[in-house]
Amino acid sequence: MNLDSTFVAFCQHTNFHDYCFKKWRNQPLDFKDAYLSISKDQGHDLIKLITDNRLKNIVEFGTSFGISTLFLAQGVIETGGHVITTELIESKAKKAIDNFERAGVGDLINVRIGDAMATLKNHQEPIDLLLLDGWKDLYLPIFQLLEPHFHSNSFIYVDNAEMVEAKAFIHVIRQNSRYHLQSQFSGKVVLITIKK
Ligand SMILES: C[S@@+](CC[C@H](N)C(=O)[O-])C[C@H]1O[C@@H](n2cnc3c(N)ncnc32)[C@H](O)[C@@H]1O
Repeated sequence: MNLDSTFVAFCQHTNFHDYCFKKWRNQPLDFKDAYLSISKDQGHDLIKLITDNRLKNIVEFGTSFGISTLFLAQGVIETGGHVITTELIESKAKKAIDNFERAGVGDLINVRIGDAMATLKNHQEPIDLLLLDGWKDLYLPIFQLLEPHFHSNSFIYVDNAEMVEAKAFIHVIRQNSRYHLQSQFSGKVVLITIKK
């Protein structure tokens, strides 16, 4: 029996389910060197979404090294907008900032280092596009935190929507008659819009 299966067995036989579940699952620091980025096709679709709908105010949860943010920036160059993005791991955020400067789009991107629940807590402006691409258990709390800033033409782009950790979030949003959900990229992405 390896350490992981011992730990799982321990969790199943104790009352510490919540603690165990969190501890057993992967944590952001386990991926401090991993890009985990959206695909090139997704990036091009995001640019098209931004330019076709003239989206200006973009918020991203989960910067990593900034691949998705660079696509978002390419979109807002055309619409005159800007991107706020947030990353928990400082070393990743710093590398992303470096990447943005080298790509010449640093002035279009505001990088907030820390837990998105804190860095986006005092968000003020309307959100035209929210990209959810951080840890899935925060999709719902972050959505709820930013929901007051959605408007009738807002888009919420949910990456990795097919992952088991995102299912509860998708289920909750699907129950809400205010929202329309469209599956893309064979279910990897769900695009949420506000029903008119
Ligand atoms: C899937 S990766 C993002 C990939 C990136 N959007 C791209 O396409 O290039 C998810 C990132 O979310 C970050 N993250 C996880 N929990 C976070 C939190 N609470 N606040 C901010 N960032 C978080 C992780 O450190 C990780 O770098």
